[in-house]
Amino acid sequence: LCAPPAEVPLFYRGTFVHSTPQTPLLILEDALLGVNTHGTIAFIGEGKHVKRLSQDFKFSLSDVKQMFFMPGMVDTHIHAPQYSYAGTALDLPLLQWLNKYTFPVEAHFADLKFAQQIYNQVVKRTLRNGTTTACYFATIHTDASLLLGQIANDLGQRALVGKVCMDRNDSAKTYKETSQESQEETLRFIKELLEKKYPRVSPVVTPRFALSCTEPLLGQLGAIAKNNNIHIQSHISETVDEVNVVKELFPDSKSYTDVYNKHNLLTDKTVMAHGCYLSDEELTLFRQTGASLAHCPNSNVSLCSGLLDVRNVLKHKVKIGLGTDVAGGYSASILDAARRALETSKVLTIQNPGYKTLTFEEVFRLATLGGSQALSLDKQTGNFEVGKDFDALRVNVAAPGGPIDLIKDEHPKVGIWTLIIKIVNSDDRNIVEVFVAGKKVVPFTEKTQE
Ligand SMILES: Nc1nc2[nH]cnc2c(=O)[nH]1
Ligand SMILES: [Zn+2]
Repeated sequence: LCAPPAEVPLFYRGTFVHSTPQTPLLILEDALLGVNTHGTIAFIGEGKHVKRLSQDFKFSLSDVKQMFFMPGMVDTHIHAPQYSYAGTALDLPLLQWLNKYTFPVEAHFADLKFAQQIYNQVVKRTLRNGTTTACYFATIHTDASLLLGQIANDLGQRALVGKVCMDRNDSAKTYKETSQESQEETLRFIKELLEKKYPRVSPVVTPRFALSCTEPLLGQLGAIAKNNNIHIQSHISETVDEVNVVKELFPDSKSYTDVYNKHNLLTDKTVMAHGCYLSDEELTLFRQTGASLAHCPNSNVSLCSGLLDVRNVLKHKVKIGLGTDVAGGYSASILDAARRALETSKVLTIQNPGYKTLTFEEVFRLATLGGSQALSLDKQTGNFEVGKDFDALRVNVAAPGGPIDLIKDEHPKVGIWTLIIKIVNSDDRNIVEVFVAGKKVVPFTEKTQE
């Protein structure tokens, strides 16, 4: 490790914790991290170099006994409009839940004032919860979806935003679009969002799921994504009932995965939520196309959908991150998703004692680097590699009024380890600062406050 370059304007000093493709959890004790004026990481080295620099530069030496920096977390799958009823209405299985609760609520987002209020709240809440990157489903309404993009940009969150497409909608009484509207409005959405030139907010082609889309629309959306080289998101194999309906609707397709693949919807910029019931053959197709999975364990249990075998997904070398899937999942926190991912893995171990349970370290990586890989944003974010944007959380394990007590007199090595693992018990009170591309976005400023 060499001395830090003199021209770097801003340094942070303290304990840094992150993941690499090789190592699920790396702890850098007393490290120094330099951020350049564009918000990218210019340097990471040893904290002691600080003394050797004559120039006066800013750094914050966090109290290593109770604080550390970690990468910002990535929510690979969240429905922004459903934040309006998160924590309620979890008494029905998926397909009935969509008809009874979800579609009527999403229909309200034709009202831009309502959309503005809810979208402000969801972006602020997820930022406070440490989500520096979010991959959002909006609704079928183009203007409200554009508003979500604007709000994410204004509040400083990195985001993928999708106008939802669903031209097969007999069960939705008040929430409908025609095939032509779906296609034309997707094109308008992409064009108008790209014209805004937001630095960290991009459009994502969003067929709701195979059940909601006709084959011609799926084909058109695949072509639109290809022509514009943009991201794709949808749902796959979330419940047994859903998989059975897909078999009926698409009798010529070999599998659910084949339905999407036939329409060019599986690319290395595709993220599919759930995948609880994918076969090994389907996972191989994910691997071959570069498509990824969003593991949403809170939702999978809350809607009694299923249990994803993450170990098997990793074995197939399919990219995977965590998603909250609000409001199927009742929590808008990736820390919650991490806890639930551990829990689901332990349930699988209870069912099959030979099962290799996910470790804390592996789940930490899913919440950060894994999510960035799943969204093909790992050149920009996900860990503290030089050249990436500084997307980071300053965590104070013993934050005043927080949910955790630090137990004194631990062995020093065990101490730093327990400190970090305590994040499993923490919440937004422990996330004292949030940075996206070097800019502090939490606590909110006066401008972002109201
Ligand atoms: N969990 C979940 N699954 C879906 N499948 C299609 N739409 C949805 C949705 O809004 N939530
Ligand atoms: Zn979802």
